[in-house]
Amino acid sequence: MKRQPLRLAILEATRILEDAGVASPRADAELIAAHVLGVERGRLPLVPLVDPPVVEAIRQLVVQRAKRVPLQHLTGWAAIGDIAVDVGPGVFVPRPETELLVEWGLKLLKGREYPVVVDLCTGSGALALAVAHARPDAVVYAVDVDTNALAWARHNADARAEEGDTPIRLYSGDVTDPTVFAELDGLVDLVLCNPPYVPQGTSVPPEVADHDPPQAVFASGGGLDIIRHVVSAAARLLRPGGGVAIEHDDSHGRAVPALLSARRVLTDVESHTDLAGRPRFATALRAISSSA
Ligand SMILES: C[S@@+](CC[C@H](N)C(=O)[O-])C[C@H]1O[C@@H](n2cnc3c(N)ncnc32)[C@H](O)[C@@H]1O
Repeated sequence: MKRQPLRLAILEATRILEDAGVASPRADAELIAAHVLGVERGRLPLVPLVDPPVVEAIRQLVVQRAKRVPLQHLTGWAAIGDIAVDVGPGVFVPRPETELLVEWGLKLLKGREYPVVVDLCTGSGALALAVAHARPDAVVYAVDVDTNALAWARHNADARAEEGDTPIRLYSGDVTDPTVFAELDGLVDLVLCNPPYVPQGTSVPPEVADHDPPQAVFASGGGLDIIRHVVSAAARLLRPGGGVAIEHDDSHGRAVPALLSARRVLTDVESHTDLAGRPRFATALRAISSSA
């Protein structure tokens, strides 16, 4: 069996993915090759030649990716902050831009000991687990309404706990329920939420349309209905000086800050952009003054 240059296998994979309309063909080809070889992407140049079974394994995954199966369903994991969570059919794949909420939240928590953190709409558990990893002293609560998502979150939470992270407290619940986490009212330092927010009827790429659960992606009310409830929950849950970060559609760069500003107890409302410069999440703090 003749060994082949990995470079050529990656070039062929890139061409196939480009023809299939994949957004980042070269990156995906390299990530697939790295996954098959069990190395980090940056170390691929150290692997000049590969055996034919490796080339075949890469090709098979490339065929799947060309059918627009998400890369993370093929590799089985997605990165969030300093950890990875397992993902697959039945759960939303965490996106790189959502890390920005974690970064904002961790900055807010600096200097606070034993903070209480709530992840509303947790999906795979990504945000909750990334915070629990970075802040072992935090008490992290997470909730989702979907049993499939919760099964993935439970699996990921168990895996992170086995790695030594502080276990998170995972619940089945509906964020539109005005009593969700009512026992934490006024006690929470940080609320993070990446809710379903894409306006119904919006056209989305096949990776999303065919593989992300619809209830994780789309929301009624032009995409704002769940967010309205999350704003109410945050206003109720946060302790004075606590903060909330809510991810939103890039068309909601004004609407979500306006929803936050409409709450008397929330101040310092800010709009934040993602890595591509699009409005992506909004934050607010719970007023410290008792007269607010
Ligand atoms: C966009 S996904 C985000 C998942 C995860 N936070 C992330 O960033 O990867 C939205 C999640 O919200 C959940 N969800 C939708 N409606 C909900 C509701 N009313 N109450 C609680 N969770 C809900 C979905 O099941 C899905 O897991």
